[in-house]
Amino acid sequence: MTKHQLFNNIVKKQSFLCIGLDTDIKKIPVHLLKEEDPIFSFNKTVIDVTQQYCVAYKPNTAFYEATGISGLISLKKTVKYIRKNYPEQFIIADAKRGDIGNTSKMYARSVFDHADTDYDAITINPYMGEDSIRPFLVYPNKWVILLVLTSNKGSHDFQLATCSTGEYLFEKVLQKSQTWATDEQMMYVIGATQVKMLTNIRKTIPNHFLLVPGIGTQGGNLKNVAKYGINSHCGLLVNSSRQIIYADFSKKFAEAASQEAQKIQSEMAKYLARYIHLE
Ligand SMILES: O=C(O)c1cc(=O)[nH]c(=O)n1[C@@H]1O[C@H](COP(=O)(O)O)[C@@H](O)[C@H]1O
Repeated sequence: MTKHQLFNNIVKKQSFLCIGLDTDIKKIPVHLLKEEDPIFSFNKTVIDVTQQYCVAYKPNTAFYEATGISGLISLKKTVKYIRKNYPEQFIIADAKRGDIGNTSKMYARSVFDHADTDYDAITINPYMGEDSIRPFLVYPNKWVILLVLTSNKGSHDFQLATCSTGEYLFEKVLQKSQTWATDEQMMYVIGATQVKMLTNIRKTIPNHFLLVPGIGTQGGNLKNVAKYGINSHCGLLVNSSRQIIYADFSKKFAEAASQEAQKIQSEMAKYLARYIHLE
């Protein structure tokens, strides 16, 4: 998917919501455990009732790898289901990869070379440098999303460490990585909890899309993310996982997930109207 297509979907749906499919077998409603593939059944239901409110889904591969081969099968079915039924959705493999070039080539094949799991993007940890990213960039219309300033406390350990030049380490990563690909192929993860940094970040990368996780359960605030992060083509995909998919643990989970997604979408529509002036 191109940047232009993504923006068109945002305008059409009046939403820049990405729903995180962090599906944990221990958290899904018990009545689903009788199903042949409970994880897929849960995802399918959540997708069907939320797809009109979002433009992207982000399955976090850890949740599927955690249950072994059966989890990988559920993941494959989930991605295939989205692609077949809701082809306009942007699908992110939240796999947080990155290794020496020769190994990254294999990681890139694992996400971008299979018709069954037709992802649009992958999250990558950039701290191993350029050769760990390059193999992902040879796929046309596929995106890399670099983890630059994450939402967790540990971001202070290295990303917010000050270099001898006076900049934060994450700022160096932002500067350097822009020479590897354009804003048509690269996005950055900036945690919603790092909103104070957004104004400066936008000075360095005014045009890039940002994937912003951390609203809801982690305490980030959508209003401020929108205020400081939106650019002329939106430039934001704001993720919410637990707040939506575990809005309720009973048989009414689908209704609750749908309501939660709708609530976020209507707030997003307000910000799109406030900050983007379409002709
Ligand atoms: O790359 C990510 O998506 C990510 C980066 C980051 O800095 N913080 C972060 O929470 N995430 C992911 O975003 C999702 C957040 O989930 P919730 O806190 O439940 O909305 C999880 O899948 C995290 O792994």
